[in-house]
Amino acid sequence: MVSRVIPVDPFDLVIFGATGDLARRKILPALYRRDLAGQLPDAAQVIGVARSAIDDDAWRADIRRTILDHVPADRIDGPALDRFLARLCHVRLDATAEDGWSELAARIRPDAVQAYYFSVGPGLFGDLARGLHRHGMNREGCRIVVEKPFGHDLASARALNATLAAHFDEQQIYRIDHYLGKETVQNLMAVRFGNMLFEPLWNAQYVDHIQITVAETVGVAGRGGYYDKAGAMRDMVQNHMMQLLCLIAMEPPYAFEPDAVRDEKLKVIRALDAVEPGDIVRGQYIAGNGQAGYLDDVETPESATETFIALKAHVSNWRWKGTPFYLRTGKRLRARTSEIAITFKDPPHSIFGEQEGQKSNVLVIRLQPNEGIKLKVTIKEPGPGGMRLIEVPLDMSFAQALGPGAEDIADAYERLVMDVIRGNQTLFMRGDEVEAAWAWTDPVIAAWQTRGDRPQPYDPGSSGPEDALMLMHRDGRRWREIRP
Ligand SMILES: NC(=O)C1=CN([C@@H]2O[C@H](COP(=O)(O)OP(=O)(O)OC[C@H]3O[C@@H](n4cnc5c(N)ncnc54)[C@H](OP(=O)(O)O)[C@@H]3O)[C@@H](O)[C@H]2O)C=CC1
Ligand SMILES: O=C1O[C@H](COP(=O)(O)O)[C@@H](O)[C@H](O)[C@H]1O
Repeated sequence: MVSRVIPVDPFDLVIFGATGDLARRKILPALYRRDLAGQLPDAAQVIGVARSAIDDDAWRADIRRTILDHVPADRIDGPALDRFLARLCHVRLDATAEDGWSELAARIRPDAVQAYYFSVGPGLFGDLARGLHRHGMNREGCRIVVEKPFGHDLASARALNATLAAHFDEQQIYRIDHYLGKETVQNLMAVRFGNMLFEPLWNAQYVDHIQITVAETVGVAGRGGYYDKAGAMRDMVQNHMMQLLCLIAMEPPYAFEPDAVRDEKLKVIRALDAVEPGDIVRGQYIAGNGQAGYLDDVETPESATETFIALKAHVSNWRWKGTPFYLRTGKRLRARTSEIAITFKDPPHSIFGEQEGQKSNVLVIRLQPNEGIKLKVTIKEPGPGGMRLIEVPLDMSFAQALGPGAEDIADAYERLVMDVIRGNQTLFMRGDEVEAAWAWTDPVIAAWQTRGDRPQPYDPGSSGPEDALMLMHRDGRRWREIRP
Protein backbone atom coordinates (compact mmCIF):
# COMPACT_ATOMS: atom_id res chain seq x y z
CA MET A 1 0.00 0.00 0.00
CA VAL A 2 1.62 3.27 -1.06
CA SER A 3 0.54 6.31 0.93
CA ARG A 4 -0.91 9.38 -0.73
CA VAL A 5 1.35 12.41 -0.93
CA ILE A 6 -0.14 15.88 -0.90
CA PRO A 7 2.45 18.51 -1.87
CA VAL A 8 2.93 21.32 0.63
CA ASP A 9 3.00 25.03 -0.22
CA PRO A 10 6.23 26.69 -1.36
CA PHE A 11 8.44 27.29 1.68
CA ASP A 12 11.70 28.67 2.99
CA LEU A 13 12.99 26.43 5.79
CA VAL A 14 15.92 27.89 7.71
CA ILE A 15 17.86 25.31 9.72
CA PHE A 16 19.95 26.94 12.42
CA GLY A 17 22.64 24.41 13.36
CA ALA A 18 22.81 23.08 9.81
CA THR A 19 26.23 21.49 10.26
CA GLY A 20 25.25 19.72 13.49
CA ASP A 21 24.43 16.11 14.22
CA LEU A 22 20.63 16.42 14.28
CA ALA A 23 20.42 18.41 11.05
CA ARG A 24 22.76 16.07 9.21
CA ARG A 25 21.48 12.77 10.60
CA LYS A 26 17.73 13.44 10.81
CA ILE A 27 16.35 16.69 9.41
CA LEU A 28 18.05 16.83 6.01
CA PRO A 29 17.65 13.11 5.21
CA ALA A 30 13.95 13.50 6.17
CA LEU A 31 13.57 16.41 3.78
CA TYR A 32 15.28 14.48 1.00
CA ARG A 33 12.86 11.58 1.50
CA ARG A 34 9.87 13.92 1.33
CA ASP A 35 11.29 15.40 -1.85
CA LEU A 36 11.76 11.92 -3.28
CA ALA A 37 8.13 11.15 -2.40
CA GLY A 38 7.04 14.21 -4.37
CA GLN A 39 5.91 16.32 -1.42
CA LEU A 40 8.20 19.33 -1.91
CA PRO A 41 7.06 21.91 -4.45
CA ASP A 42 9.54 23.35 -6.97
CA ALA A 43 9.70 26.55 -4.95
CA ALA A 44 10.99 24.95 -1.74
CA GLN A 45 14.23 26.38 -0.37
CA VAL A 46 16.32 25.09 2.54
CA ILE A 47 18.73 27.59 4.07
CA GLY A 48 21.38 26.14 6.37
CA VAL A 49 22.84 28.41 9.02
CA ALA A 50 25.93 27.91 11.20
CA ARG A 51 29.10 29.76 12.14
CA SER A 52 31.26 27.51 9.96
CA ALA A 53 32.89 29.23 7.02
CA ILE A 54 31.51 27.00 4.28
CA ASP A 55 29.93 28.03 1.00
CA ASP A 56 26.85 26.58 -0.71
CA ASP A 57 28.83 23.99 -2.67
CA ALA A 58 30.75 22.72 0.36
CA TRP A 59 27.54 22.38 2.37
CA ARG A 60 25.78 20.58 -0.48
CA ALA A 61 28.72 18.17 -0.80
CA ASP A 62 28.56 17.46 2.93
CA ILE A 63 24.80 16.87 2.81
CA ARG A 64 25.17 14.57 -0.20
CA ARG A 65 27.53 12.44 1.88
CA THR A 66 25.29 12.45 4.92
CA ILE A 67 22.23 11.47 2.90
CA LEU A 68 24.14 8.61 1.30
CA ASP A 69 25.13 7.53 4.83
CA HIS A 70 21.71 7.82 6.45
CA VAL A 71 19.18 6.90 3.79
CA PRO A 72 18.90 3.26 2.68
CA ALA A 73 20.53 2.62 -0.69
CA ASP A 74 17.22 1.62 -2.31
CA ARG A 75 15.89 5.09 -1.53
CA ILE A 76 18.77 6.90 -3.21
CA ASP A 77 17.84 8.24 -6.62
CA GLY A 78 20.64 10.21 -8.31
CA PRO A 79 18.53 12.82 -10.15
CA ALA A 80 16.23 13.26 -7.13
CA LEU A 81 19.24 13.79 -4.86
CA ASP A 82 20.70 16.39 -7.25
CA ARG A 83 17.33 18.17 -7.38
CA PHE A 84 17.17 18.18 -3.57
CA LEU A 85 20.72 19.49 -3.16
CA ALA A 86 19.98 22.33 -5.58
CA ARG A 87 17.41 23.60 -3.06
CA LEU A 88 20.11 24.12 -0.41
CA CYS A 89 22.14 27.21 0.36
CA HIS A 90 24.22 28.19 3.36
CA VAL A 91 24.45 31.41 5.36
CA ARG A 92 27.22 32.01 7.86
CA LEU A 93 25.88 33.50 11.05
CA ASP A 94 26.68 33.51 14.75
CA ALA A 95 23.46 33.57 16.75
CA THR A 96 25.12 35.66 19.43
CA ALA A 97 26.53 38.30 17.03
CA GLU A 98 25.25 40.75 14.38
CA ASP A 99 26.91 39.57 11.18
CA GLY A 100 24.96 37.42 8.75
CA TRP A 101 21.40 38.27 9.84
CA SER A 102 20.81 40.77 7.02
CA GLU A 103 22.05 38.26 4.46
CA LEU A 104 19.65 35.69 5.89
CA ALA A 105 16.74 38.16 5.84
CA ALA A 106 17.47 38.96 2.20
CA ARG A 107 17.07 35.30 1.24
CA ILE A 108 13.60 34.94 2.77
CA ARG A 109 10.78 35.23 0.27
CA PRO A 110 7.75 37.12 1.59
CA ASP A 111 5.29 34.97 -0.35
CA ALA A 112 6.62 31.58 0.87
CA VAL A 113 5.79 29.77 4.11
CA GLN A 114 8.63 30.71 6.47
CA ALA A 115 9.89 28.23 9.04
CA TYR A 116 12.94 28.55 11.31
CA TYR A 117 14.23 25.33 12.86
CA PHE A 118 16.27 25.87 16.05
CA SER A 119 18.58 22.85 15.78
CA VAL A 120 21.24 24.35 18.05
CA GLY A 121 22.01 23.96 21.73
CA PRO A 122 19.20 25.24 24.00
CA GLY A 123 21.44 28.07 25.25
CA LEU A 124 20.96 29.75 21.85
CA PHE A 125 17.15 29.52 21.54
CA GLY A 126 16.67 32.99 23.05
CA ASP A 127 19.39 34.55 20.85
CA LEU A 128 17.71 33.13 17.75
CA ALA A 129 14.25 34.37 18.73
CA ARG A 130 15.64 37.84 19.43
CA GLY A 131 17.74 37.86 16.23
CA LEU A 132 14.76 36.94 14.07
CA HIS A 133 12.70 39.69 15.68
CA ARG A 134 15.47 42.29 15.40
CA HIS A 135 15.85 41.62 11.70
CA GLY A 136 12.16 41.60 10.88
CA MET A 137 11.86 37.85 10.31
CA ASN A 138 9.19 37.21 12.97
CA ARG A 139 6.49 37.98 10.42
CA GLU A 140 2.89 36.97 10.94
CA GLY A 141 2.40 33.35 9.90
CA CYS A 142 6.04 32.34 10.19
CA ARG A 143 6.92 29.39 12.45
CA ILE A 144 9.77 28.49 14.75
CA VAL A 145 10.60 24.87 15.57
CA VAL A 146 12.21 24.38 18.96
CA GLU A 147 14.18 21.23 19.71
CA LYS A 148 14.46 19.49 23.03
CA PRO A 149 15.45 19.92 25.77
CA PHE A 150 12.76 22.51 26.42
CA GLY A 151 14.18 23.72 29.71
CA HIS A 152 15.92 21.81 32.45
CA ASP A 153 13.22 22.28 35.06
CA LEU A 154 10.00 24.24 35.54
CA ALA A 155 11.73 27.57 36.15
CA SER A 156 13.90 27.36 33.02
CA ALA A 157 10.98 26.12 30.88
CA ARG A 158 8.87 29.06 32.08
CA ALA A 159 11.70 31.46 31.30
CA LEU A 160 12.11 29.98 27.81
CA ASN A 161 8.37 30.15 27.16
CA ALA A 162 8.42 33.79 28.22
CA THR A 163 11.39 34.58 25.97
CA LEU A 164 9.78 32.97 22.95
CA ALA A 165 6.43 34.60 23.71
CA ALA A 166 8.10 38.02 23.61
CA HIS A 167 8.77 37.50 19.90
CA PHE A 168 6.25 34.92 18.61
CA ASP A 169 2.64 33.92 19.25
CA GLU A 170 1.95 30.46 20.66
CA GLN A 171 0.48 29.50 17.26
CA GLN A 172 3.91 30.10 15.74
CA ILE A 173 5.88 27.93 18.20
CA TYR A 174 6.39 24.24 17.36
CA ARG A 175 7.98 22.41 20.31
CA ILE A 176 9.21 19.10 18.97
CA ASP A 177 8.77 15.78 20.70
CA HIS A 178 9.79 13.35 17.99
CA TYR A 179 7.85 10.50 19.66
CA LEU A 180 4.64 12.22 18.60
CA GLY A 181 5.76 11.90 14.99
CA LYS A 182 6.18 8.13 15.17
CA GLU A 183 3.69 6.27 13.03
CA THR A 184 2.43 3.93 15.74
CA VAL A 185 2.04 6.70 18.29
CA GLN A 186 -0.50 8.28 15.98
CA ASN A 187 -1.96 4.87 15.35
CA LEU A 188 -2.64 4.67 19.04
CA MET A 189 -5.14 7.49 18.59
CA ALA A 190 -6.61 5.81 15.52
CA VAL A 191 -7.05 2.56 17.46
CA ARG A 192 -8.67 4.29 20.43
CA PHE A 193 -10.90 6.74 18.64
CA GLY A 194 -11.46 5.09 15.26
CA ASN A 195 -12.95 1.88 16.70
CA MET A 196 -15.90 1.21 18.95
CA LEU A 197 -14.22 -1.90 20.30
CA PHE A 198 -11.76 -0.53 22.83
CA GLU A 199 -13.03 2.77 24.18
CA PRO A 200 -15.87 1.33 26.34
CA LEU A 201 -13.27 -0.84 28.12
CA TRP A 202 -10.65 1.91 28.36
CA ASN A 203 -10.98 2.73 32.06
CA ALA A 204 -10.21 1.55 35.58
CA GLN A 205 -13.22 -0.74 35.66
CA TYR A 206 -11.74 -2.97 32.96
CA VAL A 207 -8.04 -2.16 32.79
CA ASP A 208 -5.84 -3.74 35.46
CA HIS A 209 -2.68 -1.80 34.64
CA ILE A 210 -0.68 -0.23 31.85
CA GLN A 211 3.02 -0.67 31.09
CA ILE A 212 4.99 1.74 28.93
CA THR A 213 8.51 0.60 28.06
CA VAL A 214 11.12 2.44 26.03
CA ALA A 215 14.23 0.28 26.14
CA GLU A 216 17.44 1.11 24.28
CA THR A 217 20.62 -0.85 23.70
CA VAL A 218 22.77 2.23 23.13
CA GLY A 219 24.70 3.95 25.90
CA VAL A 220 25.53 7.64 26.08
CA ALA A 221 29.03 7.63 24.59
CA GLY A 222 29.53 10.80 22.55
CA ARG A 223 26.64 12.62 24.30
CA GLY A 224 27.88 12.33 27.85
CA GLY A 225 28.25 16.10 28.32
CA TYR A 226 24.55 16.67 27.71
CA TYR A 227 23.27 13.43 29.21
CA ASP A 228 25.10 13.68 32.51
CA LYS A 229 23.20 16.91 33.29
CA ALA A 230 19.91 15.39 32.20
CA GLY A 231 19.56 11.71 33.09
CA ALA A 232 16.71 9.43 32.05
CA MET A 233 14.07 11.38 33.98
CA ARG A 234 14.68 14.61 32.06
CA ASP A 235 15.82 13.01 28.80
CA MET A 236 12.97 10.52 28.33
CA VAL A 237 10.33 10.57 31.07
CA GLN A 238 9.47 14.27 31.24
CA ASN A 239 8.81 14.37 27.50
CA HIS A 240 8.46 11.17 25.43
CA MET A 241 7.12 8.85 28.14
CA MET A 242 4.81 11.53 29.45
CA GLN A 243 3.40 12.10 25.97
CA LEU A 244 2.74 8.38 25.54
CA LEU A 245 1.02 8.25 28.92
CA CYS A 246 -1.13 11.23 27.93
CA LEU A 247 -2.26 9.67 24.67
CA ILE A 248 -3.30 6.51 26.50
CA ALA A 249 -5.00 8.25 29.40
CA MET A 250 -6.65 11.29 27.79
CA GLU A 251 -10.36 11.71 27.21
CA PRO A 252 -11.54 11.68 23.59
CA PRO A 253 -10.79 15.15 22.17
CA TYR A 254 -13.72 16.73 20.32
CA ALA A 255 -11.61 16.78 17.12
CA PHE A 256 -8.14 15.79 15.96
CA GLU A 257 -7.10 19.41 16.17
CA PRO A 258 -4.18 21.03 17.98
CA ASP A 259 -5.85 22.60 20.99
CA ALA A 260 -8.51 19.92 21.32
CA VAL A 261 -5.82 17.24 21.67
CA ARG A 262 -3.47 19.35 23.76
CA ASP A 263 -6.20 20.40 26.19
CA GLU A 264 -6.93 16.74 26.90
CA LYS A 265 -3.26 15.86 27.36
CA LEU A 266 -2.80 18.76 29.75
CA LYS A 267 -5.70 17.52 31.92
CA VAL A 268 -3.95 14.15 32.25
CA ILE A 269 -0.66 15.67 33.36
CA ARG A 270 -2.48 17.82 35.90
CA ALA A 271 -4.28 14.73 37.23
CA LEU A 272 -1.04 12.86 37.91
CA ASP A 273 -0.37 12.21 41.59
CA ALA A 274 3.06 13.07 42.96
CA VAL A 275 5.28 9.98 42.70
CA GLU A 276 5.83 8.27 46.04
CA PRO A 277 9.58 7.79 46.82
CA GLY A 278 9.03 4.03 47.05
CA ASP A 279 7.39 3.96 43.61
CA ILE A 280 10.47 4.90 41.61
CA VAL A 281 13.71 3.06 40.87
CA ARG A 282 16.79 4.65 39.32
CA GLY A 283 19.59 2.68 37.72
CA GLN A 284 22.95 3.27 36.07
CA TYR A 285 24.63 0.79 33.72
CA ILE A 286 27.99 -0.52 34.79
CA ALA A 287 30.77 -2.05 32.69
CA GLY A 288 30.26 -5.62 31.58
CA ASN A 289 29.78 -7.93 28.61
CA GLY A 290 32.66 -6.15 26.88
CA GLN A 291 30.86 -2.80 27.10
CA ALA A 292 31.92 0.37 28.87
CA GLY A 293 30.07 1.49 31.97
CA TYR A 294 28.31 4.83 32.29
CA LEU A 295 31.15 6.23 34.37
CA ASP A 296 33.53 5.48 31.49
CA ASP A 297 31.21 7.35 29.09
CA VAL A 298 31.06 10.62 31.06
CA GLU A 299 33.64 12.93 32.52
CA THR A 300 32.12 13.29 35.99
CA PRO A 301 33.78 10.85 38.38
CA GLU A 302 31.19 9.09 40.56
CA SER A 303 28.34 10.71 38.60
CA ALA A 304 24.96 9.89 40.20
CA THR A 305 23.01 10.46 36.96
CA GLU A 306 20.50 7.74 36.18
CA THR A 307 20.39 5.89 32.85
CA PHE A 308 17.33 3.88 33.86
CA ILE A 309 14.02 4.73 35.46
CA ALA A 310 11.09 2.56 36.45
CA LEU A 311 8.16 4.20 38.18
CA LYS A 312 4.53 3.76 39.08
CA ALA A 313 2.22 6.66 38.28
CA HIS A 314 -1.42 7.25 39.17
CA VAL A 315 -3.82 9.40 37.18
CA SER A 316 -6.36 10.61 39.70
CA ASN A 317 -9.54 11.11 37.75
CA TRP A 318 -12.81 9.21 37.30
CA ARG A 319 -11.52 7.19 34.38
CA TRP A 320 -8.26 5.95 35.88
CA LYS A 321 -8.46 6.02 39.67
CA GLY A 322 -7.02 2.69 40.85
CA THR A 323 -5.29 1.67 37.59
CA PRO A 324 -1.50 2.10 37.86
CA PHE A 325 0.67 3.17 34.96
CA TYR A 326 4.14 1.57 35.11
CA LEU A 327 6.79 3.42 33.10
CA ARG A 328 10.23 2.05 32.35
CA THR A 329 13.05 3.38 30.20
CA GLY A 330 16.77 2.83 30.08
CA LYS A 331 19.98 2.64 28.09
CA ARG A 332 22.10 -0.43 27.43
CA LEU A 333 19.21 -2.78 28.09
CA ARG A 334 18.62 -6.23 26.63
CA ALA A 335 16.97 -5.05 23.39
CA ARG A 336 15.76 -1.95 21.61
CA THR A 337 12.04 -1.99 22.01
CA SER A 338 9.30 0.51 22.72
CA GLU A 339 5.80 -0.62 23.51
CA ILE A 340 2.66 0.13 25.44
CA ALA A 341 0.85 -2.83 26.97
CA ILE A 342 -2.66 -2.53 28.36
CA THR A 343 -3.56 -5.46 30.58
CA PHE A 344 -7.27 -5.95 31.10
CA LYS A 345 -8.84 -7.40 34.23
CA ASP A 346 -9.83 -11.04 34.42
CA PRO A 347 -13.43 -12.03 33.68
CA PRO A 348 -15.45 -11.71 36.92
CA HIS A 349 -16.15 -15.44 37.00
CA SER A 350 -14.63 -18.34 35.10
CA ILE A 351 -17.17 -20.86 33.88
CA PHE A 352 -14.25 -23.16 33.04
CA GLY A 353 -12.97 -23.45 36.58
CA GLU A 354 -9.30 -22.91 37.39
CA GLN A 355 -7.41 -23.23 34.11
CA GLU A 356 -3.78 -22.47 33.51
CA GLY A 357 -4.36 -21.32 29.96
CA GLN A 358 -6.77 -18.56 30.89
CA LYS A 359 -4.75 -15.34 30.95
CA SER A 360 -5.71 -11.68 31.07
CA ASN A 361 -6.29 -9.97 27.73
CA VAL A 362 -3.40 -7.74 26.81
CA LEU A 363 -3.38 -5.14 24.06
CA VAL A 364 0.20 -4.44 22.99
CA ILE A 365 0.96 -1.42 20.87
CA ARG A 366 4.43 -1.85 19.51
CA LEU A 367 6.08 1.47 18.64
CA GLN A 368 9.42 0.17 17.41
CA PRO A 369 10.86 -1.86 15.90
CA ASN A 370 8.34 -4.04 13.97
CA GLU A 371 5.50 -1.57 14.45
CA GLY A 372 2.18 -3.21 15.02
CA ILE A 373 -0.64 -4.06 17.37
CA LYS A 374 -1.27 -7.34 19.11
CA LEU A 375 -4.25 -8.45 21.19
CA LYS A 376 -3.80 -11.50 23.37
CA VAL A 377 -7.02 -13.48 23.71
CA THR A 378 -8.01 -16.79 25.27
CA ILE A 379 -9.39 -19.53 23.01
CA LYS A 380 -9.99 -23.25 23.21
CA GLU A 381 -7.00 -25.41 22.44
CA PRO A 382 -7.86 -27.09 19.12
CA GLY A 383 -8.52 -30.84 19.21
CA PRO A 384 -10.62 -33.37 21.03
CA GLY A 385 -8.81 -32.99 24.38
CA GLY A 386 -11.75 -31.28 26.09
CA MET A 387 -12.19 -27.63 27.06
CA ARG A 388 -8.61 -26.60 27.59
CA LEU A 389 -7.85 -22.91 27.25
CA ILE A 390 -4.84 -21.34 25.62
CA GLU A 391 -3.72 -17.80 24.98
CA VAL A 392 -3.10 -16.72 21.37
CA PRO A 393 -2.10 -13.37 19.92
CA LEU A 394 -4.23 -11.66 17.30
CA ASP A 395 -1.22 -10.12 15.68
CA MET A 396 -1.21 -7.23 13.27
CA SER A 397 2.23 -6.29 12.10
CA PHE A 398 1.79 -3.16 9.99
CA ALA A 399 4.35 -4.34 7.46
CA GLN A 400 2.44 -7.60 6.95
CA ALA A 401 -1.07 -6.23 7.19
CA LEU A 402 -0.61 -3.25 4.92
CA GLY A 403 1.60 -4.88 2.30
CA PRO A 404 4.38 -3.40 0.17
CA GLY A 405 5.15 0.18 1.08
CA ALA A 406 4.14 -0.22 4.74
CA GLU A 407 7.70 -1.09 5.73
CA ASP A 408 8.68 2.32 4.39
CA ILE A 409 7.03 4.04 7.33
CA ALA A 410 7.95 7.69 7.34
CA ASP A 411 10.51 8.72 9.91
CA ALA A 412 9.07 10.95 12.64
CA TYR A 413 11.03 13.95 11.38
CA GLU A 414 9.54 13.62 7.88
CA ARG A 415 6.04 13.92 9.26
CA LEU A 416 6.82 16.63 11.80
CA VAL A 417 8.72 18.91 9.42
CA MET A 418 5.91 18.63 6.88
CA ASP A 419 3.38 19.43 9.63
CA VAL A 420 5.34 22.60 10.40
CA ILE A 421 5.11 23.66 6.77
CA ARG A 422 1.39 22.80 6.70
CA GLY A 423 0.90 24.78 9.91
CA ASN A 424 -0.50 21.86 11.91
CA GLN A 425 0.48 21.94 15.61
CA THR A 426 -1.43 18.82 16.70
CA LEU A 427 1.73 16.76 17.14
CA PHE A 428 3.68 19.51 18.91
CA MET A 429 3.64 20.38 22.59
CA ARG A 430 2.03 23.53 23.88
CA GLY A 431 3.87 25.70 26.41
CA ASP A 432 1.52 24.90 29.30
CA GLU A 433 1.85 21.15 28.67
CA VAL A 434 5.63 21.32 28.92
CA GLU A 435 5.44 23.35 32.11
CA ALA A 436 2.94 20.94 33.68
CA ALA A 437 5.24 18.02 32.85
CA TRP A 438 8.15 19.75 34.56
CA ALA A 439 5.96 20.59 37.56
CA TRP A 440 5.41 16.83 37.99
CA THR A 441 9.05 15.87 37.37
CA ASP A 442 10.83 18.55 39.42
CA PRO A 443 9.89 17.33 42.93
CA VAL A 444 11.00 13.79 42.08
CA ILE A 445 14.43 14.99 40.99
CA ALA A 446 14.69 17.42 43.92
CA ALA A 447 13.99 14.57 46.37
CA TRP A 448 16.90 12.49 44.97
CA GLN A 449 19.18 15.47 45.18
CA THR A 450 18.19 16.25 48.75
CA ARG A 451 18.70 12.66 49.84
CA GLY A 452 21.90 12.28 47.77
CA ASP A 453 20.53 9.05 46.28
CA ARG A 454 22.78 7.00 44.04
CA PRO A 455 21.27 4.99 41.21
CA GLN A 456 21.42 1.22 41.44
CA PRO A 457 23.93 -0.51 39.18
CA TYR A 458 22.70 -2.81 36.41
CA ASP A 459 24.49 -4.94 33.85
CA PRO A 460 24.51 -4.02 30.18
CA GLY A 461 22.18 -6.34 28.31
CA SER A 462 19.93 -6.83 31.36
CA SER A 463 16.40 -5.55 32.05
CA GLY A 464 17.59 -2.99 34.58
CA PRO A 465 18.12 -3.18 38.34
CA GLU A 466 16.48 -5.87 40.49
CA ASP A 467 14.40 -3.31 42.38
CA ALA A 468 12.60 -2.44 39.15
CA LEU A 469 11.28 -6.00 39.07
CA MET A 470 10.20 -5.65 42.68
CA LEU A 471 8.23 -2.49 41.86
CA MET A 472 5.75 -4.71 40.03
CA HIS A 473 6.20 -7.96 41.94
CA ARG A 474 5.05 -6.39 45.16
CA ASP A 475 1.80 -5.43 43.38
CA GLY A 476 1.43 -9.03 42.16
CA ARG A 477 2.32 -8.08 38.57
CA ARG A 478 5.26 -8.59 36.22
CA TRP A 479 7.00 -6.50 33.62
CA ARG A 480 6.77 -7.80 30.11
CA GLU A 481 10.00 -9.21 28.84
CA ILE A 482 12.25 -6.77 26.97
CA ARG A 483 12.89 -8.47 23.66
CA PRO A 484 13.60 -7.40 20.11
N1 LIG B 1 21.57 15.04 17.90
C1 LIG B 1 20.43 14.45 18.26
O1 LIG B 1 20.18 13.27 18.02
C2 LIG B 1 19.39 15.25 18.95
C3 LIG B 1 19.55 16.60 19.20
N2 LIG B 1 18.55 17.31 19.80
C4 LIG B 1 18.71 18.75 20.05
O2 LIG B 1 18.97 19.42 18.83
C5 LIG B 1 19.83 20.51 19.03
C6 LIG B 1 21.08 20.34 18.15
O3 LIG B 1 21.74 19.16 18.54
P1 LIG B 1 22.99 18.58 17.71
O4 LIG B 1 22.77 18.71 16.26
O5 LIG B 1 23.25 17.25 18.28
O6 LIG B 1 24.16 19.58 18.15
P2 LIG B 1 25.59 19.74 17.49
O7 LIG B 1 26.49 20.23 18.56
O8 LIG B 1 25.97 18.58 16.69
O9 LIG B 1 25.36 20.94 16.44
C7 LIG B 1 25.17 22.27 16.84
C8 LIG B 1 24.99 23.16 15.61
O10 LIG B 1 24.80 24.50 16.05
C9 LIG B 1 25.73 25.35 15.36
N3 LIG B 1 26.08 26.44 16.26
C10 LIG B 1 26.72 26.35 17.45
N4 LIG B 1 26.87 27.57 17.99
C11 LIG B 1 26.31 28.44 17.12
C12 LIG B 1 26.13 29.85 17.12
N5 LIG B 1 26.59 30.63 18.10
N6 LIG B 1 25.49 30.41 16.09
C13 LIG B 1 25.03 29.65 15.07
N7 LIG B 1 25.16 28.33 15.01
C14 LIG B 1 25.79 27.73 16.02
C15 LIG B 1 26.90 24.42 15.05
O11 LIG B 1 27.66 24.86 13.95
P3 LIG B 1 28.91 25.84 14.09
O12 LIG B 1 29.77 25.34 15.19
O13 LIG B 1 29.54 25.80 12.73
O14 LIG B 1 28.35 27.18 14.37
C16 LIG B 1 26.17 23.17 14.66
O15 LIG B 1 25.71 23.27 13.34
C17 LIG B 1 20.15 20.51 20.53
O16 LIG B 1 19.24 21.39 21.16
C18 LIG B 1 19.89 19.09 20.95
O17 LIG B 1 19.53 19.01 22.31
C19 LIG B 1 17.37 16.73 20.15
C20 LIG B 1 17.15 15.39 19.94
C21 LIG B 1 18.15 14.54 19.36
O1 LIG C 1 15.14 12.20 22.60
C1 LIG C 1 15.80 11.18 22.75
O2 LIG C 1 15.38 10.05 22.14
C2 LIG C 1 16.30 9.00 21.87
C3 LIG C 1 15.45 7.77 21.56
O3 LIG C 1 14.71 8.02 20.40
P1 LIG C 1 14.28 6.81 19.43
O4 LIG C 1 13.47 7.48 18.39
O5 LIG C 1 15.56 6.21 18.93
O6 LIG C 1 13.52 5.87 20.28
C4 LIG C 1 17.21 8.75 23.04
O7 LIG C 1 18.24 7.83 22.66
C5 LIG C 1 17.87 10.04 23.47
O8 LIG C 1 18.65 9.82 24.63
C6 LIG C 1 16.85 11.10 23.74
O9 LIG C 1 17.51 12.35 23.91
